[in-house]
Amino acid sequence: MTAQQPDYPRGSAPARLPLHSPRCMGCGPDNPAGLRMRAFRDGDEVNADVVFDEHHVGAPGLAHGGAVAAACDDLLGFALFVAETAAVTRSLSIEYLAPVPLHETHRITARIQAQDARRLNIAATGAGPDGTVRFTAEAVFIVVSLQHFLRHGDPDGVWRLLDRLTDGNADEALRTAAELPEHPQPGTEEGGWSS
Ligand SMILES: CCCCC/C=C\C/C=C\C/C=C\C/C=C\CCCC(=O)SCCNC(=O)CCNC(=O)[C@H](O)C(C)(C)COP(=O)(O)OP(=O)(O)OC[C@H]1O[C@@H](n2cnc3c(N)ncnc32)[C@H](O)[C@@H]1OP(=O)(O)O
Repeated sequence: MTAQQPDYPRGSAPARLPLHSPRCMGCGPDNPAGLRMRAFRDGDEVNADVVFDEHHVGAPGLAHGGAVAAACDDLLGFALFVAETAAVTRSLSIEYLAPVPLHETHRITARIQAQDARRLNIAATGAGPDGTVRFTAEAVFIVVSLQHFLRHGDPDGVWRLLDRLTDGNADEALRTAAELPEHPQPGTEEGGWSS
């Protein structure tokens, strides 16, 4: 069985957020071993439902702690749409409060706690079907510019992501980014999505 996350099943009309990439382990629909999370923004919060399956086993019948951490990391990354800046995970800490059974829907909700210069503190909770919190996550993300992803990652993949985020204006966004430092200051023109 392959993880196929449900459409947004509860709550009020939140906005679906664009995926990181089609093969992203957290939110890519084209990664057969991925979590296939669909992330939504609801005010200052982001959330996604995740169902761990046979690809994510730790102890028999239970999700692997690394898979739980991956789900949290990916959703924490979606909180960057609230901060309106690009950033990467520098540290991630998970509290495993209760076992996480396979095939149950867990709602992960994340929110930015604080921002200080290039540091963003982002926290998440993961609740089982009855609303009981089974895991929590705390992370420090560090603001980077597009140059970070162009220099260290796959430039074609970055172009495709940008094209989706800018409604087909990736070339213009990348021309601008080429003139920017890799480590911009948040709150400046360089620190925002347009960088
Ligand atoms: C969400 C969509 C984004 C779309 C953006 C558009 C296009 C981008 C394209 C693709 C991206 C798509 C999706 C990605 C989004 C989410 C996926 C989930 C998240 C991840 O999966 S992401 C992968 C894992 N991640 C990494 O691959 C990072 C590897 N790493 C590095 O690349 C460097 O490590 C870096 C750049 C992080 C920093 O390096 P650096 O040299 O620039 O900075 P330095 O080390 O000096 O630290 C700077 C300041 O942070 C303070 N600081 C450091 N650590 C701290 C801590 N733990 N607590 C408190 N403060 C801390 C220092 O004290 C200093 O503070 P100060 O400036 O005040 O001195």
